[in-house]
Amino acid sequence: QTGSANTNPSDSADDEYITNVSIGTPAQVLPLDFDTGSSDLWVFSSETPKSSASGHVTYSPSKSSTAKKLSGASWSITYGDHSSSSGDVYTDKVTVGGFSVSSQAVESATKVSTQFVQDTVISGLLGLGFDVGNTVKPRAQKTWFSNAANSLAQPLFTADLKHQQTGSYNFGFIDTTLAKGPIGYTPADGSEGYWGFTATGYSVGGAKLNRNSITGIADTGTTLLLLDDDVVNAYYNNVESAQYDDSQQGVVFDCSEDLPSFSFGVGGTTITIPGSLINLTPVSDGSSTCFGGLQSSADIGINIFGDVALKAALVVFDLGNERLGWAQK
Ligand SMILES: CC(C)C[C@H](NC(=O)C[C@H](O)[C@H](CC1CCCCC1)NC(=O)CC[C@H](O)[C@H](Cc1ccccc1)NC(=O)OC(C)(C)C)C(=O)O
Repeated sequence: QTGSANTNPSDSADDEYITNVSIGTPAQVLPLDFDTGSSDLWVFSSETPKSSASGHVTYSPSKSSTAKKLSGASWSITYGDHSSSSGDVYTDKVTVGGFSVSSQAVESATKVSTQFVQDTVISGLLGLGFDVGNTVKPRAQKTWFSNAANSLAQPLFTADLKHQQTGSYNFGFIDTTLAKGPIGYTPADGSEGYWGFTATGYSVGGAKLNRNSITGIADTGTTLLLLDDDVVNAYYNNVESAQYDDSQQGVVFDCSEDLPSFSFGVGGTTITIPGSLINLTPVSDGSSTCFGGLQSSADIGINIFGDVALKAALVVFDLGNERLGWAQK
């Protein structure tokens, strides 16, 4: 068995990717942010304060004949961008891309931080990280993919995120027609809950790859490509107008700049991010100053291959073989 779900950029900056998920009986369809950087499936619900839930699609367990309260269970999560949410837990049928898990932990939000209140395009997150990262207490719950894995044709999923176009999350199979190049595989480290891996080197503007390895995570829930300062500087030294903008908290440059590509080696293959994908968005509507898709990871302490990098590739998250596959798109 397999599943295939379309995913769409949330806005003109590809800030987030939205995928519809069916929960309960009859199905309640919620737009969720699929996040390989976390391991909780949580939703805005009938238990979320009305003022916070305004503008959001919500899940009502009381309207689902298959919902069951997971008594005594609670959850609380804080993300890298300091957003947070918490609540209690139900189990219910959850269908993604036509594949159903009959008893999935659905974490219902009784509290959400301001960022989530304002982000009305999503009704929650579907974590695709490793189960060790799940925050439910007293007993951690499994992710939707972890519950699905044994019944899928293969215990893997792929992410095909695109710039301003519809992409896909496929479960249980690899559609190699989505890629232009071969899939390079490298071991994945799931010990922290993330999909950790090591790139073997990098280059700017199509030069030969150096041998400076980069260890980081493949994270569909992070918008940017966040790398060490020496890599970021090596890149922006090639961009005439690039400068750090305190108010934007990142490197900005003239939108008219012809940006160089950024390449990294992984699993014996090379992934090249075209310069166009590194021009993320004008700093404000109509501005001729643009915000960089490549920024420093210095204040995070971990390198993150977020959506800016993932958009250049078909990425295989292979749980069965504890490995990540990257193919040029
Ligand atoms: C709880 C742990 C087990 C896991 C947890 N994981 C993470 O924090 C990484 C994870 O991928 C989280 C998942 C995101 C949380 C916030 C909502 C969207 C998903 N990523 C993050 O926390 C990183 C935050 C994202 O990069 C935001 C997302 C965003 C975009 C637009 C509007 C609002 C929010 N982008 C964002 O800020 O984009 C700009 C800079 C261009 C504005 C952790 O590391 O603590």
